[in-house]
Amino acid sequence: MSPGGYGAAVAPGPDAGLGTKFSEAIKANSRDNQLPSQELSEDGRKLLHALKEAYMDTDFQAEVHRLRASHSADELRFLTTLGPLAAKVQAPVFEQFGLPPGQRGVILMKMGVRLLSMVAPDIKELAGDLREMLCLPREEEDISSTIKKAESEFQALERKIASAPLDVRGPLAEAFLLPYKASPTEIAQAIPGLQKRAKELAKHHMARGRDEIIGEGKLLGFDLAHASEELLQEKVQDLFERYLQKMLSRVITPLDSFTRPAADFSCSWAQELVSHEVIQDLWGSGKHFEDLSDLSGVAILDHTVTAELISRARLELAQLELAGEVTASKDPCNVGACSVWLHLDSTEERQKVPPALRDLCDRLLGLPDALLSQARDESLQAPQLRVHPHIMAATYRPGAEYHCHKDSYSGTDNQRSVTILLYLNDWQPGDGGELRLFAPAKNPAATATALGSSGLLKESATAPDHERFVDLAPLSGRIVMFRSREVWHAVREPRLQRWALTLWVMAD
Ligand SMILES: O=C(O)CCC(=O)C(=O)O
Ligand SMILES: [Fe+2]
Repeated sequence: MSPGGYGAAVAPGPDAGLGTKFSEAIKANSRDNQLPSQELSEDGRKLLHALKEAYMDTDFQAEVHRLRASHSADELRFLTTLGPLAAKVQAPVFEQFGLPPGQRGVILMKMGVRLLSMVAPDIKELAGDLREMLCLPREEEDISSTIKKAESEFQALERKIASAPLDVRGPLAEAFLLPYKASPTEIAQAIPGLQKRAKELAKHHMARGRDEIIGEGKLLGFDLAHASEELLQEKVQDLFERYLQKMLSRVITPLDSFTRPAADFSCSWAQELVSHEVIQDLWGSGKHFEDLSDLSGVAILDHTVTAELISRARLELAQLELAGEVTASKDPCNVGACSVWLHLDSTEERQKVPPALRDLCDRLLGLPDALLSQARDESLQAPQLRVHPHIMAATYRPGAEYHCHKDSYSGTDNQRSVTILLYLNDWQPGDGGELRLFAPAKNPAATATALGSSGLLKESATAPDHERFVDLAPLSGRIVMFRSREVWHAVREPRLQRWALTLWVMAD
């Protein structure tokens, strides 16, 4: 132990009453510019060393780092939760050195340190070390600039919310229990409570019982059938948190900022493919499935590309897989599926996509414009499609499947409007991996608690009818298009590896 005995229990002793000494030194400095004494510097040094030792506690350090990581984007939240946590560790040290407890002690210490730094630069360094141990920048920002930063972040959020159309921000407001027409300020004020709201929603759903939560087309898959209550609560909460986050980013990310007009991707192959039947099946009165006449919004096209082009694309996909570029899905709803995103925005990005796949992607990217022009020719009301030129290549092996879901829940979580799939498999009966399309439930209120009918989206709640479905084989060259916000679907487990390309076409 060093001569000063820092860290030891020294009360009462030379270090007691630092609060009073700091106050007096601060007064003397502001009254007649008097600098603090060497003796006071020594006392301050001892205080900071004692705090350093206290902050080194491994549990405390772990907790501080956990807080920092979980509030990485929310400075204010981090600071307000850090305060009480640090206070616990500071309390015995403050008491030992005769500083007042809590926030008063912190302020006095900070003022004292600022004063002492004028005569002893090592004190400034020491204070910097301490701030680093609290995951704070070494130099303290003055409080008014922290407040200003928080205010301007709030105003930016408010502005973004205000520029979203009412039918986009209304559902977000309702998800936070505000009226549909709540003001952007009210919505912005509710956002910091996102985690709490997710917790409430999770509790509400948990109260309905496990059977309402776990199962085909429900919130969680069968793999969690035997999970503990705590784990289930955690998973459901996580699901709602992600869902609310998605809703928020949907509101604050204008569609135009990351998509391009469909016409930019026009291609003759697609124009030839999209017929009267296709457009009627997707958006009009066409019913593709005779025995499931209430399953609408689905169009199917077969033999759209040559087997040769598809086999080249499959080889390229196998190479991407070998190179480790095809990674596992993080979504608990499609366990085991793996995918790679093919980005086709810039010339640079396009060059990175292997040629056969690029050819297929360009064809798919031409479909939205073809759909729009056909709809125009038939004077059919169609959504204002926009293209985000990113295509997902996904593969399912035995053991992988995708539970019943919709690709967008009424457009509140993302802007997907039409899902376009192209299958790349030499499929034989018995190979599995079918795309299962469900008819809508006749009485939605009585059926599943899947996210779309969770109460978050009451105005457009639909549910799948698990008894009435059609299975589509993922045949080589088959294109399936469907309305992302309406069609409930699932991928059945395959017996052989199965590949598909997916383009999600966006609209507000
Ligand atoms: O690959 C399929 O058939 C459909 C996959 C799917 O539903 C999805 O990725 O959302
Ligand atoms: Fe899907």
